[in-house]
Amino acid sequence: MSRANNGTGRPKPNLLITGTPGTGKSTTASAVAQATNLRYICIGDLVKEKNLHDGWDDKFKSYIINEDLVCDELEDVMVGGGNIVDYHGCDFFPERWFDGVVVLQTENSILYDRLTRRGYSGTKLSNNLQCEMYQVLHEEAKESYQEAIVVALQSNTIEDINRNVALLTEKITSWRP
Ligand SMILES: Nc1ncnc2c1ncn2[C@@H]1O[C@H](COP(=O)(O)OP(=O)(O)O)[C@@H](O)[C@H]1O
Repeated sequence: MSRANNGTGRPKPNLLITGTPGTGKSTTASAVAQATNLRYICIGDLVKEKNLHDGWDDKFKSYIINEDLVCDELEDVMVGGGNIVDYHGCDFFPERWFDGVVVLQTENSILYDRLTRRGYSGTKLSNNLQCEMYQVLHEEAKESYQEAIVVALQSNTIEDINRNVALLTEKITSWRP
């Protein structure tokens, strides 16, 4: 995590963990939040709990997120700092919110197994595998944030998770405003 984007006066950093569904965002983000005492925010859960959506998309079997409602809902808490945000998208958040952006990446055969275990099939499965194959989230992150604060981490194995959690925990605990 770089300080390039700092100067906001936040006492604690905000971190975004993004990546294709199944790459390990919630596993990693919740472990880092627990280790650092930061607040874990799963955008998918928040959208459901607070109805921050424009209905259900039957084709993709997911809620149609209302990005403006999500940003309004989170503005105050993000300005206060100390948040780890988990979402499979990153271009609609205000750039000023984040001090670090992590893109988790998983080999396609491993991701295929994880997503089929989760019950994904058909268009939803193939769209997500393509998303990972073409590194859509990494490109989106690099276009939306200063490259200095964007890091891509492999998330294929349990060892990867342990290493990623340790790395991010160290970055957060050594971060100074
Ligand atoms: N690096 C990894 N190694 C092994 N299993 C993983 C890894 N990352 C995630 N998983 C497993 O894959 C599934 C999806 O992980 P999850 O954290 O829910 O992903 P996401 O939040 O990105 O959709 C879970 O069962 C999780 O335990």
